[in-house]
Amino acid sequence: MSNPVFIAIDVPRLDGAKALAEKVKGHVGGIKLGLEFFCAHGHHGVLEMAQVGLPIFLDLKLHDIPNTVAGAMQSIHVLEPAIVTVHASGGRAMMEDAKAAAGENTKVVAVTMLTSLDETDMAKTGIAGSAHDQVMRLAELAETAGLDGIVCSGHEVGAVHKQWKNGYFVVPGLRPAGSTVGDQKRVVTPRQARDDGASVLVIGRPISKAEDPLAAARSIEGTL
Ligand SMILES: O=C(O)c1cc(=O)[nH]c(=O)n1[C@@H]1O[C@H](COP(=O)(O)O)[C@@H](O)[C@H]1O
Repeated sequence: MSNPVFIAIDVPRLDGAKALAEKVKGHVGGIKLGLEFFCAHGHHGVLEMAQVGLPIFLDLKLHDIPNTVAGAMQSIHVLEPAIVTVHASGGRAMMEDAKAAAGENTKVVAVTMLTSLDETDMAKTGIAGSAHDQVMRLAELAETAGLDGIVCSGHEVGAVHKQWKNGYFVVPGLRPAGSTVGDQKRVVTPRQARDDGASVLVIGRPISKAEDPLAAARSIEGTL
C-alpha cells in the first residue's frame, strides 16, 4: 500500500517549503499546500513544489456561489492537483459545479466540520446537535453531489466509511501519542485514523515543527 501521509506544508517561504518536502519525501505519500502557501506563492509556487515529484493536494477550501467556485476550479486545472477541497456547507449545487469543473484526475473532497471545532463552537454558529450527526449529514450531501469524498476528523471517519463504502476520506487533526495538540480539538493518532478507514492522513506540525522532521516522518510511517 502506498504511504497515505500527506505532509501539510504550512510555511510562508517557498525555499523553506521546498527544503522540508525534499527532506521528508521518502517517508510521505504526498504534499498538501493550503491557504498560507497558495496566498503567498500562487500557481508558481505549486508548480515549484510539484518538482519534488509527489502528488499535490491543493487545500483551498473553496466556499462561494456555484459559478465562482466552478471558475476557481477551472483556474487551477493547469496545476493538475491530485486533490482539491471545497466546503460542504457551500451546498449541493456548489459541490456539483465544483466537481464538473475539476480536472478528470482531480479528486474533489468536501470539508465537513473543521477539526479545530467542537460542539460548543458549532452551537455558537447556530448548528445544534453532535459533531457526528453534522459530519454524517454533510457526508451524505457530498456523496449526493457526486464528490469523491470528504474531510473529517478521526472521530467520525469509521462511521462515514461504513455509510459511504467507496468514498475517499481525508483525515487531518492527527497527533502521534504524546505530541502537542495546539489548535486542534477533534484529534486521534495517525494509526487510529488509518485503521478506521482514512484514505489520506494529513499531518503538519508533528513533522514540520519537529526538531528533526525526517525522523518524525519516519517514526509516523513506522506506526502505520
Ligand atoms: O482541509 C484540511 O486539510 C483541514 C481540515 C480540517 O478540518 N482541519 C485541518 O487541520 N485541516 C488542515 O490540516 C492541516 C493540519 O495541520 P497540523 O494541525 O499542523 O497537523 C492544516 O493544514 C489544516 O489546514
